[in-house]
Amino acid sequence: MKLTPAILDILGDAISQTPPAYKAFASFNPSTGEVLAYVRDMGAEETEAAITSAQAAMPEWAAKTAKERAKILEKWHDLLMQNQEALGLLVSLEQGRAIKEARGEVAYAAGFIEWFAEEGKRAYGRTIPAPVAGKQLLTVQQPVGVVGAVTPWNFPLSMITRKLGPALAAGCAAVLKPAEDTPLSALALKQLANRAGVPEGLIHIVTAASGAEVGKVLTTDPRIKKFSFTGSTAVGKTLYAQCASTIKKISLELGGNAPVVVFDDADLDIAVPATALSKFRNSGQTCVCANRIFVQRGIYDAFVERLTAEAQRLLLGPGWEEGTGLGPLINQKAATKVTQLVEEAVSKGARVVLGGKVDEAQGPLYFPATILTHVPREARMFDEEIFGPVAALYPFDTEAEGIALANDTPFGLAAYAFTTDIKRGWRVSQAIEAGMVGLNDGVMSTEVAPFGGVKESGLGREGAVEGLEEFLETKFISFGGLG
Ligand SMILES: NC(=O)c1ccc[n+]([C@@H]2O[C@H](COP(=O)([O-])OP(=O)(O)OC[C@H]3O[C@@H](n4cnc5c(N)ncnc54)[C@H](O)[C@@H]3O)[C@@H](O)[C@H]2O)c1
Ligand SMILES: O=C[C@H](O)CS(=O)(=O)O
Repeated sequence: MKLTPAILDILGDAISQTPPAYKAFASFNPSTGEVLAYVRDMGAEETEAAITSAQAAMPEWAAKTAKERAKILEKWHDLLMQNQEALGLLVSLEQGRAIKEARGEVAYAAGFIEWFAEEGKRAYGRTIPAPVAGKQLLTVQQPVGVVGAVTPWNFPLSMITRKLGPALAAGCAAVLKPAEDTPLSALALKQLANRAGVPEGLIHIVTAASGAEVGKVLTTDPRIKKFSFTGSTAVGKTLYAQCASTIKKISLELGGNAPVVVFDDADLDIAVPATALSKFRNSGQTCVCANRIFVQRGIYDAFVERLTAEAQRLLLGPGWEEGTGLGPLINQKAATKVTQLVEEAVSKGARVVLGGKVDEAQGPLYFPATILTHVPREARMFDEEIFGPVAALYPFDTEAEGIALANDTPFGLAAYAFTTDIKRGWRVSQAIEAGMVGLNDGVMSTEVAPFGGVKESGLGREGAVEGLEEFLETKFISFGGLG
């Protein structure tokens, strides 16, 4: 399956379909292993030039009114939705996502642009009653400056617009390095942004086969005033430290280890499909996927049976085929990690109820929906993100035990609880250590609500009102001599 004419029309000269003369790397189709296209392999020099260009472009953009910026962002949103089929297929080809989900990724990404086009008009300051006569006190909101950003492969459009939407709405310019697995999706976003009227030079997509060199510039160049990262906690810690030398404003959207706590009194007609959706969405490759599923003992067997039936309905196949429910994992490193986690859990007593190993007949990246029971606490997958379609189930007895198990992790991004007892629901949602709690809900993500984690899952929030604040600085003005 190749890039279609509609996709090539969007990408234009940002890519090459044959090995180019310039330094380049390939983007692969995980469903087939084929090369999709080649993109520039950039480094420190290109990144520094991009920052120079962004810094030059920002003043004119910041001088526009929020309403003028909103008009251009609204046009960008419209172009994304008008190209939803082509962009959805591109995401499916480049990231392996099941096509029906990939179309949703386009709409999710466009939603951030639409939301922040509006929010940019609400960057309110305020006046403050002065404590002494002859003064007026007020605050104004100003764009933080040139933004540096680094994003992951698993949501190749929305993790970018979740940053560029508020950055541009606030009046900033940006230099962004996408993941090496999904550079085409990032370039397509920029191409359409420029067609919508975002000035050349305001957004730079710096594609690179390895992130370290580009990341070092984005985290240490003093001209970058805000650094925003989405990715693993391990890399986030490295970048956080690198930002210290210039005291950059920073946002970190990092790894998760989401618990699901299903109580005896749960409505299984809600809990089972919601857990399946959370677990198997994007083939289990989301930061908010159910990673540890705790089921109260009284319903454990019934829950295992019903979740297994849900998982069996997920057809494993190439992302672009309409019937596909589970696409391939992103690359061999991912498939090897998931395989090792399952084998290690089984070696410690876990039982495979469904799936459990790569479907070699389809290819090395095709990992089927997998259900594991009797997973021991000491299994690696209790403490590590599985990042694959593997449901690990653990029984528990009391509410206190369920909460303690849920919180037994240094991560705190998403968590889920299922109960029909409203008081229990409120108690548990307050006690669980996470930035986001789904109460009888398996998919929370929306541009209108704040997304982010606590503990080692990150700093700051994206989306919602909070998302714009990450790209603004509050200036306090004390107006004296008015007596
Ligand atoms: N919290 C969230 O909103 C969120 C969203 C999506 C993914 N994630 C997390 O991201 C991880 C999966 O994505 P991934 O595999 O792309 O993560 P990753 O951390 O390996 O890579 C993320 C990005 O960082 C770059 N990178 C890697 N090493 C770098 C370095 N030394 N300097 C600069 N850049 C570097 C990569 O090239 C990529 O662009 C998971 O842990 C997942 O939970 C979190
Ligand atoms: O993987 C991380 C994404 O943020 C998942 S979500 O679609 O935003 O929930």
